[in-house]
Amino acid sequence: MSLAAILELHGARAVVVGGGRVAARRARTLLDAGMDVQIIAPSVKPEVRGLPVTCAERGYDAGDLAGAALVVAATDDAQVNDSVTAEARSLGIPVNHAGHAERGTLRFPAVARRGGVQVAITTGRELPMLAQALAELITPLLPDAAHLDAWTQRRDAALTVDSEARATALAGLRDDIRAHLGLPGTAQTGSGT
Ligand SMILES: C[C@@]1(CC(=O)O)c2cc3[nH]c(cc4nc(cc5[nH]c(cc(n2)[C@H]1CCC(=O)O)[C@@](C)(CC(=O)O)[C@@H]5CCC(=O)O)C(CC(=O)O)=C4CCC(=O)O)c(CCC(=O)O)c3CC(=O)O
Ligand SMILES: NC(=O)C1=CN([C@@H]2O[C@H](COP(=O)(O)OP(=O)(O)OC[C@H]3O[C@@H](n4cnc5c(N)ncnc54)[C@H](O)[C@@H]3O)[C@@H](O)[C@H]2O)C=CC1
Repeated sequence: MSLAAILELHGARAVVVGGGRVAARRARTLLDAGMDVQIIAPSVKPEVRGLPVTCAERGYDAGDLAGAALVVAATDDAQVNDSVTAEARSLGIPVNHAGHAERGTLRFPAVARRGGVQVAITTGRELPMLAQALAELITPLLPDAAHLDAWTQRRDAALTVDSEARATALAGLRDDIRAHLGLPGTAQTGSGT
């Protein structure tokens, strides 16, 4: 099993080595997460040029990863991707290897998103079309922002009252959320009553 985790990296530096199609896709994902993205590649494709990134238009050199919080090795040269991955690993920086995900320490999932909820999907192998199809299937199941706001307000309110009233309010909220999603309530389960 891999560790499923969500990283908060707003404002942190990401280094993407490579300036092609895959580098552009990864750079967009990292920019969406609020990262400061640097591209290093001798030849930068048009899809990278339009992005708000800094570009060093040259080949990768050892030492380029200093200060990075995350690294992507996305060149079309497997040996360069291996060297970038080795340097990142030696520095303890999470790294995605575009050609052989298993050589790196970070995989990119497909993501279903709505109202701030994100469901990240990995197949545990290389089946991006399955991951994307599952994300498409899951997206309509996610609640909208209005429901999320209302539930958050109810939870915040419940946390301000005494423990007995809180337990009742939270149990009611739990069941309302479950009912909204088409799931059975929890009031009866496990209690035997
Ligand atoms: C291992 C992994 C990478 C990793 O995590 O390191 C990987 C590997 C490979 N992808 C390949 C091809 C394509 N991948 C996409 C798109 C996405 N690929 C993504 C994830 C992953 N892809 C990880 C596994 C996820 C899993 O299975 O759990 C998504 C979900 C997330 C993201 O990329 O951010 C993103 C959808 C974003 C969205 O939803 O918008 C498209 C474009 C498209 O389909 O439109 C193409 C075809 C065009 C092209 O070439 O670009 C190939 C080449 C062989 C093949 O075609 O299969 C390899 C294998 C290799 O490289 O050897
Ligand atoms: N994970 C994924 O979703 C996918 C991964 N791949 C893998 O990613 C690799 C890259 O694919 P594309 O972006 O389509 O390639 P591409 O040909 O569009 O771009 C390759 C980029 O690597 C750069 N580059 C080459 N040598 C370099 C060096 N020494 N230092 C820095 N940059 C260097 C080039 O200048 C170019 O910008 C493929 O070879 C394949 O292994 C391919 C398809 C999908």
